[in-house]
Amino acid sequence: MLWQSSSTPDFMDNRDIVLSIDELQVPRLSKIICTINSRTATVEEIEKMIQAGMDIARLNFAYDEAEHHLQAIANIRKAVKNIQSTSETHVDVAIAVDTKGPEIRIGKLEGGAQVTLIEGKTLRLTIDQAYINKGNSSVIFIDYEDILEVSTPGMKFYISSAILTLDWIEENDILCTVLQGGVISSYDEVTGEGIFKLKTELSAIDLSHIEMAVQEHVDCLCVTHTMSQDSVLKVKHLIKDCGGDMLVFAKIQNKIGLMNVKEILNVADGLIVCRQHLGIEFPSEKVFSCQKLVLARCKEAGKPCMVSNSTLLSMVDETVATYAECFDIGNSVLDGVDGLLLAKVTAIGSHCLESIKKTADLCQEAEGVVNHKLMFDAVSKFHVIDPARSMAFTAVTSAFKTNAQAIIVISTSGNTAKRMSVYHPPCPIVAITRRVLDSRQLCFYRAVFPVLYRKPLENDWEEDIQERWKFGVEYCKQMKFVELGDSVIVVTGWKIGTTHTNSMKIVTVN
Ligand SMILES: Nc1ncnc2c1ncn2[C@@H]1O[C@H](COP(=O)(O)OP(=O)(O)OP(=O)(O)O)[C@@H](O)[C@H]1O
Ligand SMILES: CC(=O)C(=O)O
Repeated sequence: MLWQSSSTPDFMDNRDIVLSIDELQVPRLSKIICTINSRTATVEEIEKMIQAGMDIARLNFAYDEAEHHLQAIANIRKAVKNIQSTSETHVDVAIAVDTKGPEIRIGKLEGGAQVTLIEGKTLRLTIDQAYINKGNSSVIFIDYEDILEVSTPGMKFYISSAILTLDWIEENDILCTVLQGGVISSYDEVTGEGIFKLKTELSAIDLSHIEMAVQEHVDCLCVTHTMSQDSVLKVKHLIKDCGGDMLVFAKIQNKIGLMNVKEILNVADGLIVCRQHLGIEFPSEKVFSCQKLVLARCKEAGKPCMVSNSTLLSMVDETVATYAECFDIGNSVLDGVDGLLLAKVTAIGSHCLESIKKTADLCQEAEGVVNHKLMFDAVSKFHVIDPARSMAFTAVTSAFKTNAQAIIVISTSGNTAKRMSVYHPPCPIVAITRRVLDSRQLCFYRAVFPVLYRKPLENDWEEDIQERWKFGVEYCKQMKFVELGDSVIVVTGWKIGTTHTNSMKIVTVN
């Protein structure tokens, strides 16, 4: 396929939109993060999720017990191994862990069942531990002692789709009227404007979860309700102290976090926009602007931006998505987001695999029409082209100019591939690395296809480079990224180790 001609003025490519995805023959470049239900996900189900398009498996530590998460991590690893052993090409899936953070949750509901809250009825929210495991439609435990201090009559609380209004406060309890009914489940989150005032961003539970994630060699930590640079730094120090090396993504989900987004980006590896929570703190008509603002800041900083919440929610129950949901994903990709995070629809939805496939198809459709060159020009303006960036910039520029169908990076750390991803190349970046962790972490970067190279280092560096580059071309053929006669950009280093990537070739596939 001919990538965007550099003179096309339109935002969209002039591709014939009646072409099907198969006819398009373009790989999906945006990433898909799927929430795994640690309690229930089997190896077989996870394998199917990977085959449907999951790039990153997310475990939300706000739910379930440590033993379930350990089992889920083992299951994900087993599923990846099974696929790797049967697939001709390398497949990698990263694991991300989401901290509980300063979230406020209800306790367990009686019998573990769901409860329907009926509009107009009274509901008692209590901090009395006696109710921790026996919530029902009239009294529910809430795990936040300071709730009584931050609450005032008239304040609204949101639990799943139910909305409550606070009437009065009594000793250990808050008496509410159900303004909007809804079904709630055990451990659902409770939100409300100003509710986090007295909360610290990282609890003792989070710290122990982070240690566990390091021990389990998890690839990325997502910091819930990040409000400051300090909390990201604290997490990074803790990871380092525990001997780990994880990416740290900050979740932007309240006003304070949004206000501090620039400073947070100075230290975080990427951001996740949590639209549902932003919709509690802002009127709903402002939430799309919040998403675009966070995305713009990420482009400026050259870091990935993922979008989360309310994505394909109707597919939790229905087999089809609404047109508005399809527009949402398509438009997010057109805007330049790096990935989509599916939560409820993959954690407890009835059509998990269909929802992943739908997301993958929507990403591919949007990538087929987006004007990559406009995006490249816009992003390039943000960055000073220092020596480290210039190789990435040059390779992506050459991919546009030569209509290359892939960029192959022979890499030690994967950093050059990460930098290339920022420039929004129109074609896949195949990153060949020997490092297992780097290979998995590259799953978070738009357009990057990490490929683990298992052969030991040749004595001769030049020979080793050639072997790896041939291996990369073979991978591109197997993945159908290229055909005979296509151009491929190959980027390599001139000597062993990191920071030496400085050579580029344009080769023809034969
Ligand atoms: N084991 C589970 N893991 C994750 N989500 C679960 C699980 N079981 C049920 N769910 C449901 O799936 C949805 C997942 O959404 P998500 O992971 O974004 O949770 P959340 O409560 O909104 O927290 P966060 O603020 O961390 O995003 C929740 O609404 C929850 O009801
Ligand atoms: C609950 C929600 O926002 C989601 O699953 O995306």
